[in-house]
Amino acid sequence: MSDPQPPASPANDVSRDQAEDAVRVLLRWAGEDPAREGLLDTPKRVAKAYRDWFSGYQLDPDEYLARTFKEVCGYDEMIVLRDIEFESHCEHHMAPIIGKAHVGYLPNGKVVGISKLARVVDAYAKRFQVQEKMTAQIANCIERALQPLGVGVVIEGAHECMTTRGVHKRGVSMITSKMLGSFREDARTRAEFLQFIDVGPGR
Ligand SMILES: Nc1nc2c(ncn2[C@@H]2O[C@H](COP(=O)(O)OP(=O)(O)OP(=O)(O)O)[C@@H](O)[C@H]2O)c(=O)[nH]1
Ligand SMILES: [Zn+2]
Repeated sequence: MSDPQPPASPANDVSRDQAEDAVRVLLRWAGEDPAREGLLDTPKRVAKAYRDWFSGYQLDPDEYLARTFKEVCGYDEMIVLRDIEFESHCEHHMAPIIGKAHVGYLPNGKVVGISKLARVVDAYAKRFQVQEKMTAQIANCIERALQPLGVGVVIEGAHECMTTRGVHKRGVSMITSKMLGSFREDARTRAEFLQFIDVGPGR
């Protein structure tokens, strides 16, 4: 099942000045004086940081997978990229989610350059996210582009909305997975993938 593609660049009628004004309002809401010398350039810096943290809205993940290689010496075994570090933000609190993604697929005649899988992870991570949604988006994107025999995506994320505020639980990892095709239907394929990525703090 493929999810509707979010637009590469959502309609955005907010000016840079308006964004900086919004930061000043939040500074005041926090109890600060935005006119204080140390904070004068902060709205500008935050607007610039947003362009970095949320650069995913300007990226089209499908484009990264458009260039495929048909012949890689007849390779038809599982390909896995594990420990892809990512930085994202939760859409509920706008707080960081820091973690690792593990991506695998069983090719069906088409493979991609491995860096492209990490680029797909980043293109979805650098948006406001829910971890379950991001996991499914990455898997669906790979399935759409490569039509492989199967895809597996496992994400481990630490949510700062749970560590620095709210319930204040440190060291908690959220683990999500999305398995498609043979990764979902064939227990041996799934087991091979899980063995390759060996998720968990013990490894
Ligand atoms: N399932 C899921 N939940 C998330 C994710 N990121 C944050 N959350 C949770 O979203 C929930 C939002 O709950 P609310 O009760 O609306 O917000 P809140 O009052 O700030 O909740 P607390 O965090 O418990 O203080 C919280 O339980 C968060 O832990 C995510 O990626 N997936
Ligand atoms: Zn949150």
